[in-house]
Amino acid sequence: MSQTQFSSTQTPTKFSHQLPPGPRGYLLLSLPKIQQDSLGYLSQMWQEYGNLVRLPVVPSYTFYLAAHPNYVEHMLSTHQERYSKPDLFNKSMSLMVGQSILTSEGDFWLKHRRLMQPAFHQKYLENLSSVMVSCTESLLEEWQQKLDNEVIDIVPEMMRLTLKIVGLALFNKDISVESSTLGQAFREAFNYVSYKINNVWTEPLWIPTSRNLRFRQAKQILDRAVLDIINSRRQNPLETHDLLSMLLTAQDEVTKEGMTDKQLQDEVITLVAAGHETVASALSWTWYLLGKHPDVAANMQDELQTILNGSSPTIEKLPQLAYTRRIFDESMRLYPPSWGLPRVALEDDEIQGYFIPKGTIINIAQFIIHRHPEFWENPDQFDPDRFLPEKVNQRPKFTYFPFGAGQRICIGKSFALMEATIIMASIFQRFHIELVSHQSIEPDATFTLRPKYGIKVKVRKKVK
Ligand code: HEM
Repeated sequence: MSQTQFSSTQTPTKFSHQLPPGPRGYLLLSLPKIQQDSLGYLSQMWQEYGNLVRLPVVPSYTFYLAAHPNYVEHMLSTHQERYSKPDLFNKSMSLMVGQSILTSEGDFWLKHRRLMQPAFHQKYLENLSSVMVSCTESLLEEWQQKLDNEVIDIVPEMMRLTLKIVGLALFNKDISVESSTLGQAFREAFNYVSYKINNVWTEPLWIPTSRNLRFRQAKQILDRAVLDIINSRRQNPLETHDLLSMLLTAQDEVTKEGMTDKQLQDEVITLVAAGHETVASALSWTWYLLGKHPDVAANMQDELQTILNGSSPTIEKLPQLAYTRRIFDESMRLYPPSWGLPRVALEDDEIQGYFIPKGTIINIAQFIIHRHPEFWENPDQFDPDRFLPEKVNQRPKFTYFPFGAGQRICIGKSFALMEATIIMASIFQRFHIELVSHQSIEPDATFTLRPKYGIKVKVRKKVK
């Protein structure tokens, strides 16, 4: 699958009109089968046709698969103004989160990105590290009381933990407890949006199916509860350093305008949605990989012993947990939570001699690029040392992009990396996480790349 010369900086004056290769005929009738195993299908297409594949669904709807770092650079960085997120993504997602930084484009997006960026600055995030440590420690207390030596599914445990952290970090409320109606509403709404994104044809929301009714009720609860939090915070500003307090006072540098309550509501819901399932999926895969690779787990244990020696991770110590961090990086290479980034071409374009007509939907296939044999030796092998600085410097920049790239790069990247390192270090110092043998582990490409049947582990307290 060799690549011909590619220049991403040239602006094409005349398009070649040569379409990329791909299967003959339309995919319409095969869609249900493809949706059952989209990763398998896309990987097969890439193997058969190469790094850019044309997949016509119906005459007016064509889909491209892009699986090379040069395409990432072109679409997400050097020519990002020619691409946006497609309607299918923005509309489905906005059913839950409204018009927000995640689902908007153009001036609205830029204004909100500028308003929100300071809240994610390292110096403010550092205040949140103690929340992350104490949430993880209270989970471990629970494990010790109720689950020591028990077999559990680690995926919902990680979801619960990251939901708790994001709720406390954002607005100082624990929404992870079973009794939290807000937490339940989030889960309901989230499942609905995943269903919408993963199915091209679904019943419109106005039809009163039980799925639609459940979603509408959940959305009402979400909106009401988040608005109540905003109102009460406006009336009694707290001396807290949570993200909401930053967003409430954020002002545009030029116009001095802030966000309306409705906009704040949408952004808060967005941050909970974007900020917990991603981290939880990545951590779940990390426990799986550590369970499969005792040698790596032993190295991690040594690092934690040397740097932390049983104490809780602190913000000052995090940079020294370099091996732990490399494990997380490598885990997101093999199992990237955002497995394929969706884009639509806003104008006719050309990449590597291939024509991309305006309106084409493109899946930038992170999960294929992260294992592309041109850039990764033994790509399926788990090896955290691929992320030693000298090795990272040898690879082209866009071979690894778990947080996206360009102007839409994840705003929560530093939050997520800090959170993951703290959780990994805190859990691993106190508990053995042993994989249960003979279980079927399969990635499921829904909203994030989740383990389809969960990951069963036995949690066992470490003896000091
Ligand atoms: C391991 C964890 C995470 C991963 C892998 C991840 C991945 C991503 C990716 C790939 C994008 C870009 C999507 C695109 O360009 O189509 C993105 C955007 C975004 N992420 Fe994350 N994310 C993570 C954690 C978080 C956290 C913790 C938060 C917030 C607390 C967050 C909030 C957002 C938001 C608001 C956007 C939209 C940014 C914009 O369009 O300007 N993410 N994320």
